[in-house]
Amino acid sequence: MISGHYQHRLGEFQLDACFELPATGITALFGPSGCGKTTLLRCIAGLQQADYGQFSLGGQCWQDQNQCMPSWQRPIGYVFQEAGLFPHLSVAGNLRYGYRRIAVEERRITLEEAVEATGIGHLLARRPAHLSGGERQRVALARALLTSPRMLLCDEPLAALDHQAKEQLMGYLQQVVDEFRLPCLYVTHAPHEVARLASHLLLLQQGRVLASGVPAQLLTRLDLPLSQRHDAESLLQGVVAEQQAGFGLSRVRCDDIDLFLPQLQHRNGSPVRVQILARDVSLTLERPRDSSILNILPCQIDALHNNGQTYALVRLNLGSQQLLARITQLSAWQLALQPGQQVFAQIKGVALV
Ligand SMILES: Nc1ncnc2c1ncn2[C@@H]1O[C@H](COP(=O)(O)OP(=O)(O)OP(=O)(O)O)[C@@H](O)[C@H]1O
Repeated sequence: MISGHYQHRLGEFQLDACFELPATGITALFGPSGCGKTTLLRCIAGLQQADYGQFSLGGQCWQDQNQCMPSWQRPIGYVFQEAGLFPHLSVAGNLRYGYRRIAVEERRITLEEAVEATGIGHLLARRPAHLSGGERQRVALARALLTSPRMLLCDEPLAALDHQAKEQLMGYLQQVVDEFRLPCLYVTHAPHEVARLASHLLLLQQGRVLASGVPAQLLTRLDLPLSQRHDAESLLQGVVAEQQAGFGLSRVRCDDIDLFLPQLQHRNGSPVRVQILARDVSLTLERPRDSSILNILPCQIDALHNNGQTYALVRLNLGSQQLLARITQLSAWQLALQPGQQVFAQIKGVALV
């Protein structure tokens, strides 16, 4: 378990964040610009001296009223938006620079393991100026691993990268977290990164923790600002059940419901996470016939939220999972939608994350 509480005033801004997080997987720190994500990360790293601070990881106290471990002693690997590599050293030189500073008996991840896990073996002789942005971030990740950390802190590590490099780095980060069993706190603005990476979500607002929990549950909570966004989404857990190569489709089983997706590379039986935008879900009272939409799912209305403007949000029970639909208020009124009612969700777009 990771637990902490930080209070700190910066000008007009007051951080007062108290949290308990799992000490495994990736926890996304998510919230609007200026809500205190970076400040909280800096407090945890010991880079910001908080007015009040308490932090422990796996029962080991880093900071409380009586003690405060200096930042250089905290076993963390930090990956920032910019890689911050030494320009005059090769990639290998950059990696060795930090590695040598870790006492031999404290080294838990070898140079070879870090290079392998981040796929940078072919880049070792190059200078940072001769790397792409994504490659530089992979070197920064390897360098962070070589400090043999107990936890990774990532502050928008993908912000400066293009789409392809983002996808690639997310793959490496997930692999590193799994392989070395490193908990990771990951600051992001991007819902797609939350959907793709996070096993836990800490929502911040104006310096405070608004909610903490499993992403699939928080994303569909109608009382949280996530569901009010234009890109509100649901995440479903499924298993690849069948490849329909002739049609270029894969069938994914979510509880006892089938979803069809553009053909996946995954083997049958692989667990997958499926992302569905609320605005891509429409509702009907009868099962539509002769529709071109492939994914038409029977569900039950769990809750409705009407914000008094154009759209209504409808949370649907789909087996043990939940799906969000954003429809117009007029449609909700015309169909007389009520909690408990059986409806059919027509899903226009389904993406794998
Ligand atoms: N040195 C400072 N003096 C005064 N206010 C500061 C200082 N540093 C940060 N702040 C304020 O503290 C608040 C939190 O900043 P922080 O960078 O932690 O937010 P954030 O959620 O990471 O934002 P973003 O997503 O835009 O990076 C902001 O309102 C910011 O203006």
